[in-house]
Amino acid sequence: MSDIAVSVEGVSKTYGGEQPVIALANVDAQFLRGTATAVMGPSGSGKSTLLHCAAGLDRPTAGRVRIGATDLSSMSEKALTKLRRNRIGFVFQAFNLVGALTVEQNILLPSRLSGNRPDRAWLAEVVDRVGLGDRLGHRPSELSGGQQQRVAIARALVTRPEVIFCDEPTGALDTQTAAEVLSLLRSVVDDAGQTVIMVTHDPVAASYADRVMVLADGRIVQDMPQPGAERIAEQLARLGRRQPVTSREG
Ligand SMILES: Nc1ncnc2c1ncn2[C@@H]1O[C@H](COP(=O)(O)OP(=O)(O)OP(=O)(O)O)[C@@H](O)[C@H]1O
Repeated sequence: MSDIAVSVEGVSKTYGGEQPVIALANVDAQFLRGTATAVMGPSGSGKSTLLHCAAGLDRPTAGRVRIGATDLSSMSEKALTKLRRNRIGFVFQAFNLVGALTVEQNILLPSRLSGNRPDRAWLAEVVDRVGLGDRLGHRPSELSGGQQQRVAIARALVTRPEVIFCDEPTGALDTQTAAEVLSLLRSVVDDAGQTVIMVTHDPVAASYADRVMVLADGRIVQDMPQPGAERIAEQLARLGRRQPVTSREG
């Protein structure tokens, strides 16, 4: 198996309409297995678009995305759905849990949808890892925000995905709870060798990653290995100051 979990090659995304918006402009990025990458940048810089294209939720206008050796460009919608179910995990800011289901049923939902028998031993390990052993029969509304996000992480892990894509995973959490969720994601990378790609606005959240990629106007403008939160904040502030000039040039 190659060391590259996700490869984005010359990816552009233009949203149509009378005044087309170039959300991504010829982006090249490779994400190594067993690493966490934070994707940052000002609002509208293309972070979610990059995440959605890399995860096969959206199709690029040009270029190619590969998950492992699999090229997504020529896949049918049905095949893409199957690939997302079997090989990719998602964690969103809004948790996206099903309120009528228990914690255990929520965690097992992706396996049920793929028609796979749940692997009980692996479920027990995942539940143990996220610290939810005594909450399996509860409904999401009976849990705190941090606990709900841990359910979402367990749900993402249970199918043993190759990559976990996170969109603002700590956006709805207080600082302490966010730190717990980020430590959990970190341990998923360090202990289980998973690959995490996370969009975040928060320099502290990004400092948990091995690498911070910064987008501006649909392009990667910074690619920093293990910067601390201070350096990240500094670079973002610099970008904020530079922005009016960039858009004039663009
Ligand atoms: N469905 C769409 N139709 C038209 N334009 C879109 C669509 N989705 C995104 N865009 C535009 O593409 C650009 C990139 O959007 P994207 O959501 O990827 O940015 P972002 O960096 O994730 O922003 P934020 O931090 O605010 O979530 C923006 O200019 C946005 O307005």
